[in-house]
Order: sequence, then C-alpha cells, then structure tokens
Amino acid sequence: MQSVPCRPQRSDFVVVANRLPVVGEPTESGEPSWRRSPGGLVTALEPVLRRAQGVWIGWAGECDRRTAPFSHDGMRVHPVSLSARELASYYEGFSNATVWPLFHDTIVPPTLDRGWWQSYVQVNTRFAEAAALAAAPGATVWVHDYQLLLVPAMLRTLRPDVTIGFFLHIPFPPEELFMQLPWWTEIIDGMLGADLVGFQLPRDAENFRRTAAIRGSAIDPPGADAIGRIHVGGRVAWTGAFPVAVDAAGLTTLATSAAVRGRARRIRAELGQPDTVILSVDRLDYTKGIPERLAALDALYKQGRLIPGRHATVQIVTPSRERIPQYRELRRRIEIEVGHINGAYGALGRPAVHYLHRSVGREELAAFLVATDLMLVTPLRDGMNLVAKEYAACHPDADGALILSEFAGAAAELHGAYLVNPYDTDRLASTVDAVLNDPVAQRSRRMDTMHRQVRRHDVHAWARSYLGVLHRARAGRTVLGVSTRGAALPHAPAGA
Ligand SMILES: Nc1ncnc2c1ncn2[C@@H]1O[C@H](COP(=O)(O)OP(=O)(O)O)[C@@H](O)[C@H]1O
Ligand SMILES: O=P(O)(O)OC[C@H]1O[C@H](O[C@H]2O[C@H](CO)[C@@H](O)[C@H](O)[C@H]2O)[C@H](O)[C@@H](O)[C@@H]1O
Repeated sequence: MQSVPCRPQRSDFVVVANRLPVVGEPTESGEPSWRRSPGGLVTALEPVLRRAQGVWIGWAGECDRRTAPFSHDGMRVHPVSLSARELASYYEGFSNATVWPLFHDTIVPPTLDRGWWQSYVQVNTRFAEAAALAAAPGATVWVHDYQLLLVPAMLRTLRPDVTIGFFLHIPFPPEELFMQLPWWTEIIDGMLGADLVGFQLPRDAENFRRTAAIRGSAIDPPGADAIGRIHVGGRVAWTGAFPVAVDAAGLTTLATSAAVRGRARRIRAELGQPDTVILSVDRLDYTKGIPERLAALDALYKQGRLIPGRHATVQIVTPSRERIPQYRELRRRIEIEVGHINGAYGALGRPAVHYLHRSVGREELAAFLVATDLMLVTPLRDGMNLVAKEYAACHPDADGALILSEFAGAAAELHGAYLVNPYDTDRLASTVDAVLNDPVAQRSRRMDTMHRQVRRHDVHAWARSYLGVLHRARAGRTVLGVSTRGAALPHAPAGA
C-alpha cells in the first residue's frame, strides 16, 4: 500500500475516529511502515470514506511523533499525535480501562482515575481542533465512538456552521451503570453536541435518552420514523439506531474468487481434510467470550463429541491493547486453556484446537471463512460483531452455519443464526453438537436468510441511512432558526 504526503486541504466530509485506518510501525529508516488497523470500526468506515472521498482524522498508532497529512492507498488521512503518557492515560486508561468495561456490562471492573479523565478531555480537545481545521464551511463531520465522546460539543463551539454526527460502535449502558462515572454529565453534554447521536441498537438509543432525561432534557420519544428527539438549550439532537454492516458485495466477490476458493481448499488440506472445520476469529478481548468458548470445546472433546482429525477447530485472535493488564492476563488464560485442551485430547499432528495469535490479511481471512463449516461467534457483550456478518457474506452458496451469542448486536438481524447464551457453556456445547447433526437443508435455509440480510443491509446502506437522517436533523436545525452562520445546507457526500 502506498503512502504519499498530501497538503492539508479542507473537506466537505470529515470522519473523526480514534484510529486511522492504518497503523504506523517504526522502521530503521525512521519512516514508518503502514499496516491495516485492527477492529470493526475501520472495517466499516474504510469503504464509506473511500466512496465519499473525504478526510479521516485519527491517531496513527505511534507515540511522540508528528506525522503530516498524507494520502494512503488513495485515502486522505490527517494524523493526530498522542504522547506516550496520553497513550497510557487517554487510550489505555480512560477509553479502554474505564469506558470500555463500563459500557460492556462491567465484565471486568472499570477503573476510575481523575488524571485519566483530564487526559481524555485534553485529547478530545485536540481531536475537535483537528476536525475544526479540516472541515470546509458547512461540512459534514462524522465523529465515532467512545474514545471521542466529548468531541461533538467541543466541535460545535469551534464550528457552529458544520453538521455534526456522532455514532457509538459499542453498547450504551443502562443509566444505573453509566451514572457510576463521576463525569457522566460532561459525557452526556458532549454527545448531545451532535445533530444526530446514532447507536447500534434501539435499546442503546433508549438507554441514552433515559439518561439525557435524567440530565434534564425534554425528550420526544421515537415516532413513526424511529427517531427520538432530545431538546438541549434551544436546539434539538436526534437519536436513533443504525446497525453497522459490512461491504458484503466486496466480500462475496472475494470469497468466490478462484484465489480464495483455492486457498480455502488448501486450508482444509493443511488441517488434514477433516469432515468439519469449526472457526472463531476475534480481537483478543475479554468481551469476546473466548475462555467460555474454550470451556465448551473442552467438554466436547472430553466427551468424544468432537474428535481431533474428524473435527478441526481453529481459533484466530488479533493481538489487542496488549499493555493493559486484563488483556495480558486474558491472553495467558487462553493460551493455558488451549495448551490444556491440546495436551489432553490432541494427537501427533492433530491438535484439537489450532491457535493463531496474529492478524491475517483480507484474502486469507476470507479463505478461512469460506473453508469453515461452523462459525462460533460467542461474545459476552458486543456492540455489533462484524465477523458474524463477514461469515454470512462469504457464503453465497448457503453452506455453513453460525452459532451466535444473543449478546452480540448482530443477533438482532441475523435471524438464521443459532443463538446461544455464551455464559452457559453446557448449552453452548450441546448447540455445537445439535447444529452438526441438523439436516443440511435446514442449515442451508438459515445461511441463505443471513446471506440475503447482509447483502441487503450493507455498509453503504448503513452510511446512507445514517447520513440521510443526519441531514434531515440539520435541516430541522435551520428551520428552528438556530444560527448556522450562513452556511449552506450540507448534502450527503457523493455515493455515501
Ligand atoms: N486475526 C485477524 N486477522 C485479520 N482481521 C481480523 C482478525 N480478527 C478480527 N479481524 C477483523 O477485525 C474486525 C473485527 O470487527 P468486530 O467483529 O466488529 O469486532 P471488534 O471491532 O470489537 O474487534 C473484522 O472486520 C474482522 O474480520
Ligand atoms: O482501536 P482498538 O483499541 O485496537 O480496538 C478496535 C476497535 O474495537 C471496537 O470495535 C467496535 O466496532 C465494531 C464496528 O462497529 C463493532 O462491530 C464492535 O462490536 C465494536 O466493539 C471499538 O469500538 C473501536 O473503536 C475500535 O477501533
């Protein structure tokens, strides 16, 4: 992938997210080499930004280094720098050891630290300033996720002429959890700076509206258009659910290419031509339910319901947030458990669980998804989970089956999945057994339903639907007579 410096130009469409689509890694020459960033946010936004030809503002994954705006593989990116101290306090601290666990059902206890909060405010200010500089008059600025909850209000103060969208990729918790945060009022005010506050699911939007009501805002509950309206200081912020999606057509094309089909066959051969390939692919995160899943596999191998050689189980994990103690501990736990399962039930050349701790390329991942008969996606809590949708997109022939946690956002749409409670490892194990014994025609019907769903509601439909409502919200703002400093009404970016 090619990176070339580019002039900092103002743009009509600006995406602001903690991460850029690429991470810079130091090299001996001093110039970073770039690789794709981990996670579903980047998977979703990259095709949208490419089509809209906007600018992406975010952190380049390096510390204490100022990188000038550049164009990467045809995408214009404006890096925001973080110091090593901010990495620890804003990213690993407040974002990922306070907000992330709190918003994911406190699966691990969140840490409260005032110094982290101050750093979070400082870094959010920097992102808001970068967005204010990059946005052309009357531009649309789309701010993303829990690392930047304060940016919408900060940006509104700096640039009242721009249209501001905010989208939260993770769950929004019920008020009794959210209000444990000593800074919850600042956060609500920050989010309410947007013209439209978007969530993955209606229940997230509902939780948010209830909290805004406690904060003192008057609320118009969703009407026929499923959009709620929150009155804040003479203006109205709209709220609604917009479940994020994948570039399904692109994935289907990739999955049906000769190269990927061939690689999928070779993967099965490398696994020893088993009858059944079972796969999981996750970022290494405690929200993904990996130890619970391994416990179910342990039981299945122990009871002889899975047999190494006949059944090949593959677990691929992307390294994630590796300096945070809970993530390090989780990796240790997973690797001990994989070692235990293989030691107890594997044979020479036939491990029970094939374990890869690395990121793999887009084609290789598609080949794994194609090669898989049964996909296990069993997070304890997940805003959406794009892996589940990617699996469905890669099976246009309706082969394969998906076991999906009822606590993944994707469960609301993927009606063909076999739903499970990931905490109930006995039931998870018996569901694996049941699915493998289900008639092929039934599995195929389920897969077909899911494939059609992800093709119909793809990432471009997601962006169109969000940006369409955002522009209606903005038009409403003008009608209400709130000053827009003479800016023209923005239009949804071309093709988005
Ligand atoms: N080991 C891996 N190698 C390459 N891509 C991966 C790997 N694990 C996950 N991914 C990709 O990262 C994204 C994960 O998104 P998602 O399931 O929404 O969860 P999250 O954003 O929490 O990690 C998907 O696009 C998936 O294909
Ligand atoms: O940036 P990182 O700290 O390395 O983490 C990766 C991303 O993880 C989270 O992804 C979420 O977004 C997905 C797409 O909407 C969704 O499917 C998933 O359920 C979420 O967990 C996080 O929200 C992103 O900000 C991170 O970049």
